[in-house]
Amino acid sequence: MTWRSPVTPAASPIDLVAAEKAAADLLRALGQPIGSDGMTETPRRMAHAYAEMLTSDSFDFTTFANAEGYDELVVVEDIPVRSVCEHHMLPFTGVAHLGYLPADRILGLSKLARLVEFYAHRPQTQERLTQQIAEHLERHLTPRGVGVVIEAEHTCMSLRGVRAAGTRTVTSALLGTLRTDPSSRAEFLSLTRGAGRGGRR
Ligand SMILES: Nc1nc2c(ncn2[C@@H]2O[C@H](COP(=O)(O)OP(=O)(O)OP(=O)(O)O)[C@@H](O)[C@H]2O)c(=O)[nH]1
Ligand SMILES: [Zn+2]
Repeated sequence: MTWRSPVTPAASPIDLVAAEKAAADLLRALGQPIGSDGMTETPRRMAHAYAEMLTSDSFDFTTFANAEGYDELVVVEDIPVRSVCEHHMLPFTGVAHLGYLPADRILGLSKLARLVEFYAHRPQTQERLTQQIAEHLERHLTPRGVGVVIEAEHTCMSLRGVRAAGTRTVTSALLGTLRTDPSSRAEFLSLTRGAGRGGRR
């Protein structure tokens, strides 16, 4: 049996005309030559670029009966993460590793990547993004356990400010059995450790 529960964003609509005007005002205030040849279209491009990074697409959270009673970990590694830090509105990028221990239902595999996209396309902190993905899986799939690890580089920290290029921030959220049972927890963390850096491959 297939269950499809629609996941839809709750954000307010984006006003591209107002965003383009605001981008032109910002560039002007920053002393940039927006009348120059190469920059006449820049406010429009900025508005569209941010609109794209801040728009989540709706999708169906499709689950199936766990007919075979599969009871081991399901892990998808190296899901791309593209988000925007809420403090500077600068991008942070990296990878997410998602896993769960099934109970009655299993999830369409692509939905793990869609979930990351969905929660990433809004102003975020890496900690909140990690928790929101884990809580969504727990609430809508009701598995025995959930694990989420995100490794990302924040351009607000690498391109400006402290300019610590190459630093990676690692966050994790473990729920249910993956939090409470030491061997499940260790298995999930060892499966995801080194992914994304080619460390294990
Ligand atoms: N916890 C957390 N902090 C973040 C994240 N993204 C950015 N930050 C931090 O948010 C903080 C904002 O600090 P502020 O002192 O208010 O801003 P700032 O003067 O621009 O700070 P600097 O980046 O140190 O120059 C910085 O330390 C950022 O590194 C995130 O996802 N999680
Ligand atoms: Zn930032």
